[in-house]
Amino acid sequence: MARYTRIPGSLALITLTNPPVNALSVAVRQGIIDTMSRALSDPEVKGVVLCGENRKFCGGADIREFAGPMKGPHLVPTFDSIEAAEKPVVAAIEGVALGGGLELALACHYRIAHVKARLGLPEVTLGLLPAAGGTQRLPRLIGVPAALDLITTGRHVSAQEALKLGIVDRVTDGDAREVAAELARSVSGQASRTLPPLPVLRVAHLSPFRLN
Ligand SMILES: CCC/C=C/C(=O)SCCNC(=O)CCNC(=O)[C@H](O)C(C)(C)COP(=O)([O-])OP(=O)([O-])OC[C@H]1O[C@@H](n2cnc3c(N)ncnc32)[C@H](O)[C@@H]1OP(=O)([O-])[O-]
Repeated sequence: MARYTRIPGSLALITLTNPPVNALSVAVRQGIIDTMSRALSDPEVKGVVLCGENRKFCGGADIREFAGPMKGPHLVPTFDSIEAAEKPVVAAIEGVALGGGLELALACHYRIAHVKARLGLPEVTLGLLPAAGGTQRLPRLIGVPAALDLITTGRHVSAQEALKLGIVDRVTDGDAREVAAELARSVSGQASRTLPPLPVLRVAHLSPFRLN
């Protein structure tokens, strides 16, 4: 599920609630869609902060659901609806943002990480690809070589490394939700930030081509 709360500064706080790591179960995916729609349709709400309960942002797809066919909304349209939001959405990353959890954060317009947070795309260790936007959004954010490193090794990075790579906008040793709310307030009313296009790759003996 996802809990919806109004917080000062004309903001909505959306909290993923699926212990132990707020994985993206069918109820969480539906909860994100419902709460985002509520925030976007309320003219009093100028921005959104997205976080996970118990200071764990999100451990990714819910591996407890892997045994059966996927039900309910898929990850891709769920994340696309966040990216398309006309109000700024800021991810407050505490604990972990792994797999689909990082892909969720990448769909947000800004990312704040707690200094002890760990981020990564470990799908490869499960024989999967980060196919919920990770293979597209991460290279647009940090460039192809750095994104390929994270996607093909599945390694986790610290908040400081994520900052250096450009995955997150700011690192805090305080309450990431507070810092995210501050940022959301400061950019409310502005056009939502978009990711740069993928770089054009030039390969010897081939015409330039664009990845999309
Ligand atoms: C198109 C597809 C795109 C997306 C693909 C994906 O996201 S693929 C997924 C990508 N994500 C990953 O590969 C993340 C894999 N997980 C990890 O790396 C670690 O569990 C951790 C770093 C999240 C926490 O480490 P830690 O040493 O602090 O703790 P711990 O390890 O002891 O686990 C604690 C409890 O959490 C549970 N649980 C954990 N993850 C999930 C989950 N996704 N779901 C459900 N449950 C999960 C775990 O079973 C355990 O439950 P128990 O036994 O208490 O009932």
